[in-house]
Amino acid sequence: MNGVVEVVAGIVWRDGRFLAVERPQGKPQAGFWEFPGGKVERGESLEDALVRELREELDLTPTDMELWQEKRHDYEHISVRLHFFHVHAHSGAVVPHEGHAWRWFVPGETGDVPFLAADTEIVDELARWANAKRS
Ligand SMILES: Nc1nc2c([nH]c(=O)n2[C@@H]2O[C@H](COP(=O)(O)OP(=O)(O)OP(=O)(O)O)[C@@H](O)[C@H]2O)c(=O)[nH]1
Repeated sequence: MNGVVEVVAGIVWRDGRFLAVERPQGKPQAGFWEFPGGKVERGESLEDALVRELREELDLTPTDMELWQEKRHDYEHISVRLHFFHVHAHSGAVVPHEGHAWRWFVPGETGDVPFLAADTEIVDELARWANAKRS
């Protein structure tokens, strides 16, 4: 194991829904859903990494982003420190350059879609937060 890998993940919002993507075949944990993002490159800021990853993956450019939560997670094959951002605004429409399936989810209505282990808590938190806002 080579230490902890820094990863950015964007919770992209549109009309009260958030975007999630399915990890494509050929990647570790293929078939699990996650927030778009990826590994931070050497010398890169978190914001720059997020903008680069969202452009590469989906052709989206975040224009208003806010760091929300950071958490460490140890998988069998990798340890990651995840930096979750809320992306309140973006330009572009989704074009999945890397073969991702993608969906906009209403918080609390993700059904039995399997999210990565580190993300399930986040998905639950978004549901609680949306519930609290409604009541
Ligand atoms: N992109 C992303 N990765 C996540 C999330 N949650 C989570 O645990 N991860 C983990 O963080 C790591 C990110 O790696 P990645 O494979 O997406 O990154 P990448 O595209 O830059 O990598 P690569 O070029 O080596 O394939 C994976 O081990 C993944 O399991 C998430 O919400 N989004």
